[in-house]
Amino acid sequence: KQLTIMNNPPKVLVTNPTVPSIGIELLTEKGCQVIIVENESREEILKKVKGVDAVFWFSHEKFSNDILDAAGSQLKVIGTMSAGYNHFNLDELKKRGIKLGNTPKVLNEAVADVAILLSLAASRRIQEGRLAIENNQWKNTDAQWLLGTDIANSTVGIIGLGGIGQAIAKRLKGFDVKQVLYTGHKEKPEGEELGAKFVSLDTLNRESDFIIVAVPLTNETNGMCNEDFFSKMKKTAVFINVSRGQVVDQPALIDALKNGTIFAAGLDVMTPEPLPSDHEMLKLPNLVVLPHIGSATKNTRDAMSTLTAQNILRGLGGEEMFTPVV
Ligand SMILES: O=C(O)[C@H](O)CO
Repeated sequence: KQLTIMNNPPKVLVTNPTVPSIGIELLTEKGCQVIIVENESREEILKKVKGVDAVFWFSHEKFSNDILDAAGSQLKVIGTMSAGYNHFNLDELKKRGIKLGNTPKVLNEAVADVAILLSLAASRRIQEGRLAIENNQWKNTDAQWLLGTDIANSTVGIIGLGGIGQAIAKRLKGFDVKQVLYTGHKEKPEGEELGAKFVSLDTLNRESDFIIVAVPLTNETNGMCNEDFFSKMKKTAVFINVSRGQVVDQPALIDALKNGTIFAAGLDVMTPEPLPSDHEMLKLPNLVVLPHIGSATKNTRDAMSTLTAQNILRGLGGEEMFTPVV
């Protein structure tokens, strides 16, 4: 259905000045008037959103109703430069007839790389080793010092075999793992192609040497990795999260790491983000933390910016977005 554009040229608000220029240039080339939020403040967004036809969103902040109200009823298109869309209220967007597009697929490889990076870093005790150097505790005459666990011949369990989960499974082939397990709503043909075995969460939990979480944040996955979850893992197992911090009951993970319920963990996502520099998680020797850099490569962020702009242009033109959410 053709959308009625109120403004000519259509106005697009870009909520962050650091968005790669390739997407912004595409919008301008195609005749949009781009308005950029310079300091990312809520006040500036609320002020500048008034009267725009589309919003290009790059922020982990909630996209709340006050932004929709401030924009006005002509706002019909939103592109979020992220694969995750848990910061949107989809029912509200549907009610107001607003289309939302996200950027899945283009970041699968980059995020999968970080999942592997964290798996190796946590199992090989990178954080503990680094701290030992800094504290003059390098025990190079101790043959038992800093012994890690092997990824070769291990069982790796992937929770969520979507695009990112599949890219992780593909990479694992290069590490000579014994077996890849996965769980999710249903068995997937891609699982068979990748040689991954569909199992229940409980089986995955008990049998895996590495557990990698790659699910979107939903009501169902919120707090899924809790005390019960960690208690079922092997004591020697490694836990990795590249999805959203809220999927993990973080105090339960901290306890599991402190008590030796599990061997180690690696997180690209956590609560809150940014993590305060004095947070207790940064003091745990068996935890590797990254500042949510899963999709942070030059090529990936350029691709995300381009896809967001393309979705917005298609939305403004009344066409189906390349990667629509609603
Ligand atoms: O959802 C995503 O795209 C990543 O977490 C980066 O925001």
